[in-house]
Amino acid sequence: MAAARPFRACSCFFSSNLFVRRCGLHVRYRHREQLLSDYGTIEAEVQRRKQLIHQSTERKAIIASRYKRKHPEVYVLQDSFLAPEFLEIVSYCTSPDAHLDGLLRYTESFSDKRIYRLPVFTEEFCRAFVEELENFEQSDMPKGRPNSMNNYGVLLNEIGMDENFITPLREKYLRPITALLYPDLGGACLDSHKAFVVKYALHEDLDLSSHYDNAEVTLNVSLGKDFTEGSLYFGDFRQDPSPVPSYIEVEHVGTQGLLHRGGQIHGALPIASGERWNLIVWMRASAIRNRLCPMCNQKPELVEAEGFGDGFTESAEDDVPETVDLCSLW
Ligand SMILES: O=C(O)CCC(=O)C(=O)O
Ligand SMILES: [Fe+2]
Repeated sequence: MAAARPFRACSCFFSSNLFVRRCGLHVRYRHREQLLSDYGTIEAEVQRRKQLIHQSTERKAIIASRYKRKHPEVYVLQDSFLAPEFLEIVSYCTSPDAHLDGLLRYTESFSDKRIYRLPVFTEEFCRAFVEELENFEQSDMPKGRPNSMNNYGVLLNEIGMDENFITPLREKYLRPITALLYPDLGGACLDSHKAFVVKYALHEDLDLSSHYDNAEVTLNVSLGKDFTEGSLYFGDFRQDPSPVPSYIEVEHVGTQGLLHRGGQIHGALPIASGERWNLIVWMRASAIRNRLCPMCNQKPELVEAEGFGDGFTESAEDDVPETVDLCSLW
C-alpha cells in the first residue's frame, strides 16, 4: 500500500481570517501598516499562530507522559458510547440501497440550509466524557485554546483522543452519513479533522461571534451540562450570500449532534445560566480543499504542518482528479 500523504496547511493561516477579539471581527492581513494602526493587536495573533504548531506538539508530549486520566475508557470509542438510534442510522447508511430521502427520515432538518440534528451519544458517555475534560481542566497540564475565537475548552488531539476515538468516529460512523448528506463537499472522503470541546460558563466565554469553520462538514454535539439559552444561529452559506441574509436559530439538545456545512455562517448566542460543553469536529476532505482553500478562497499555498495540519495534501499535478468522483468510491 502506498504511504499516506502527509497533511499540510495553507500559508494563509498566517495572514487571513485573523480574529480581533476587541472588535469581534476577522480580518485579512494585506496592508500591514494600515491594519496595525487600525487594529493594533494583529501582530500578536500572527505570532501566536506561528508558534502554535510547535507549542501544541510540546504540550501533547507532556500530557502523554504526565497526565493522569480519570476515565481512561473514554479514549477508545466503543459502540456502547453511541445512542442506539445513531447506530441504526449508520447501519441504514451502510446498507446497499441507502439514499438521501431514506436517511432524512431519521434526522431532523432545519430550513433548506442542510443542517441536520441526530442522536449521537448516550447520556452516560456524555457524563463520563465531561468529567474527564473537567479533570483535565483542573489539572496543572499545559493547555491550548480550541481555536482563535474560543478561549475555554480542550483540544482533543493534545489529550490523545484523536487516534482511537475521533478518527474511528469519523471514518466508520460519520462518513457513511455525510456521504449521503454532503456528496458535493467530499462527504464520502472526509480524510482528516480538527476536534475540540468548547466550554461556555458565566464568568468565561458566554457566546461565539459569527464565523464559518475551516471544515467541509462540521459535527457539533451537545454534551451538557445544564444550561439555558446559548442556541446556535445560522445564516447564509459563505459562497452563496444573499442581499438580506436570513438567520435561523437551532437549539442544542443534550447527547444530540448537529451536522452542517463548515461554510454555513454561524455563531452562538450567550448562555444565560449553567455550563455548556460541546464536542466540535471540523471534518475536512483533501480532495475538495486542495483545489480551493476555504479560508482564503484561493488555490492553497501549502506549508508543512504537524499531524492532520489543516487537511490539505501535497499531490503531483497529474494525480489531481479532475472531478471528485473518487469520493464515491470508498
Ligand atoms: O458553541 C457552539 O456550539 C459552536 C462552536 C463553533 O461553531 C465552533 O467552534 O466552530
Ligand atoms: Fe463554528
